[in-house]
Amino acid sequence: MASDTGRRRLPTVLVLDFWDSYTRNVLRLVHQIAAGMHFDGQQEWDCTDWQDRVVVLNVDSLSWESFEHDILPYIDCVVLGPGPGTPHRQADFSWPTRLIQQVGDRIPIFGLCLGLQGLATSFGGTVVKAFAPKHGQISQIRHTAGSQDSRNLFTDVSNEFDAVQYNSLVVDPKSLPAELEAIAWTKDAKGADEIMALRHRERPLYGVQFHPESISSTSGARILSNFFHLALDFHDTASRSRPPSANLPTHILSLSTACRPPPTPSPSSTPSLRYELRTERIESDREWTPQRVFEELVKGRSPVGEVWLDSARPTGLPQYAHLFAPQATFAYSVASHSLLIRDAAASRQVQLPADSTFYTSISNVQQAFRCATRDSRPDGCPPCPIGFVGSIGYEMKDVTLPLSARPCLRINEKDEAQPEAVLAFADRVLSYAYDSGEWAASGLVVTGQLPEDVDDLTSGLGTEEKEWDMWLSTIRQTLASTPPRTPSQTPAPLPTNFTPDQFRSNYMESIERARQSIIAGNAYELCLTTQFRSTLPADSPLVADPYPLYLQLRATNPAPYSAYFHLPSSDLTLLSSSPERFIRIDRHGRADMKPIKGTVRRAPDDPAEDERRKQALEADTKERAENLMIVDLIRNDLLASCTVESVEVPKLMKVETYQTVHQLVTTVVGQLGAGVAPFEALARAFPPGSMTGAPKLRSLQLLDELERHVPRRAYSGVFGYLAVDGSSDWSVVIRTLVKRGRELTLGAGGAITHLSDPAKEWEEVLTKADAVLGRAAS
Ligand SMILES: C=C(O[C@@H]1C=C(C(=O)O)C=C[C@H]1O)C(=O)O
Ligand SMILES: NC(=O)CC[C@H](N)C(=O)O
Repeated sequence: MASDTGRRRLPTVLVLDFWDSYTRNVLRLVHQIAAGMHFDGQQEWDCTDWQDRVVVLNVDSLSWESFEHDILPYIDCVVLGPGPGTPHRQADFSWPTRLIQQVGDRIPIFGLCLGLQGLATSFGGTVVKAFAPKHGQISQIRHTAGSQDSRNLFTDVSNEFDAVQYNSLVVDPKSLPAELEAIAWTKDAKGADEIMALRHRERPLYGVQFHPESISSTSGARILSNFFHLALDFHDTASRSRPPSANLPTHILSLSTACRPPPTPSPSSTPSLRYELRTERIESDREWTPQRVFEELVKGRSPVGEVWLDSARPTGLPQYAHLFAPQATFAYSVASHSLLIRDAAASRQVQLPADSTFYTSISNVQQAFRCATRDSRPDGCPPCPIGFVGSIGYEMKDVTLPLSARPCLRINEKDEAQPEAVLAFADRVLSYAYDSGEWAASGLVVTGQLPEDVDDLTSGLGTEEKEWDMWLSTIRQTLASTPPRTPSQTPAPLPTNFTPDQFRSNYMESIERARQSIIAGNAYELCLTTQFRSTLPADSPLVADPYPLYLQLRATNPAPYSAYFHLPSSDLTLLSSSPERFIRIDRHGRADMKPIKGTVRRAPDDPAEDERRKQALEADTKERAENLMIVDLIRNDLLASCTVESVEVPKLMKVETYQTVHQLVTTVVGQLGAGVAPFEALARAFPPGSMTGAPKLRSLQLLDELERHVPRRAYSGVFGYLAVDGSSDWSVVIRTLVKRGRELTLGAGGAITHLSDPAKEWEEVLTKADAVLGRAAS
């Protein structure tokens, strides 16, 4: 089976995903193998077309019969992925028991975590609760390879190596069937051995209890490479003249849940240019602050609304303030699958076609704009949110992960008056660069004739030449003048009478239930949340104009994603002081995500104590485990949209300091694959993993119960922009007041693991709520 180079051709591999949030990370190991990274840069495989030799499929996308007939003939081996639950439960492990029992003598299988447990149960072994769950923890693994002459799963892996575990359950050693042999172990907390790897004594079946694909595991690529060798050794022995297998056929590759190159390049037609993106520098006296300009030129100017994407912390991210009065709003309701589009003059309801989603529809509009727009802005000009800006609520998970929706809610009970996503369209934006103090005006100017059959969703968008000129001259005049003497508007104190949906004792009970779910193996981490609510007095001027509340918030809790999003026509206001980036994608498809996990309150009056808390956070095992679980999940999410080789973690768990809290932050980057639109990438990663826990789908289902079916709405979703030029920047909606009518809500929560101390978790919720409400440490 060696190729001309003398190296073996990489086997064809099926990676089966059990709705886990780590499965696609196996592709990173294959990439490391392909790049020779695991062996001092020496290439030991012929990895030509390796991307056409590996496919990731979800277990529920296949039946046993379709697997046996349509897939099995083409593959050399199977990686059985990790997953929530237990292989004793058919709903969790599904048909792969048959795979192991019926064809395990013909096809090499490598089980990861749940996959290893499934190997054991398929031969009559028992999976039980571990002495203590280990999630996101690094364990020292010992193995037996040294005592064996022939190739083994651990050949060339040092005997004690570090690997990450995400399991609550283990194979009971007493139940280990005679066919299976334990080949690696770690110690549990009381010093007893736990089985960390197994192999079948005769068949080509192997498994590991740890996660070789985790960013913090060592030797992962080496172990997978060893399995590939073992798989080919098996086939070589079974059939000496077996030729190298062909690449996987397109009909299998096209089912992959990982990002793949598009099958055929899309035809390049020359679109007719109907719009122009323009940016003009505006000379100005430096006394014009974003607040002043907002109040003078944006606030109260349009019945549709007013938006201020603020960077209330100039040294943070992003470093621009953007101000605009939206031209129109797009409110999407899951129940009616329609968009309510409003502009200053009218509103209309657009039913979306059954074969499209909110995400594909908005994405298509963005792509259509991009094709029809001449970008005449100078090179290197800052990103500007000309396009869609708004809030995609947490319940939009029902669209991206339909299995997370409660069936009864899908049809009847959704509140149509509260759309799940609300986007404003910005056709003209004023931007302020904090570092240079410069102002710029940008616009989407209509330069060509719109065709008669103009798409319903784009009609009326963009600025006519005349309007653009008038707007520019108003801005120029205003910014050339001295700002008014009258003081800017003043902050109003935030209400103090917020009531939590769950009080301390109920919340602590929910935490305990979350811990029990984790201990039972159903999740690794759950981001449990609750909401605090306050009702403004009917006669309060803040009901119609909550702007003074925002001024207070930006003063007490400035944050990189601070924003004021006020859409009176849609009865929605977001007052955000979010520190967390969900995803930013530039015009060239470079994406970065910055999940936060790990939060401690600062000690504002005691610098030494403040520093101590910062260092304690960086070193805290529990917080690092929480962060790691989300980092691995985010890598997996990005691999749905990005090329395998591009997904990297340039910064792992660095402390960032905000006004009231220290946070542990990681950066994960990637490059969108050809043909993946930015909004599609957002959808594939939605909802943000830092607000769900892992594995994502199972967490969503469990959290719905734990949070008593109370919708999170805007909280836990994302807020940001999708510009017509394809650039976008979205924050996670946390530390954000959401106003509808007279009601203000504030969500807060935190990641629960089996190590959680309920009292401390409740304190963390209060820390986060207090960060917004400006309350001193309690
Ligand atoms: C749930 C919240 O925050 C999330 C949870 C964090 C944590 O567990 O440390 C940190 C940031 C967010 O991802 C919140 O602020 O309400
Ligand atoms: N990561 C996994 O596959 C976990 C397997 C199983 N759900 C456990 O908790 O042990």
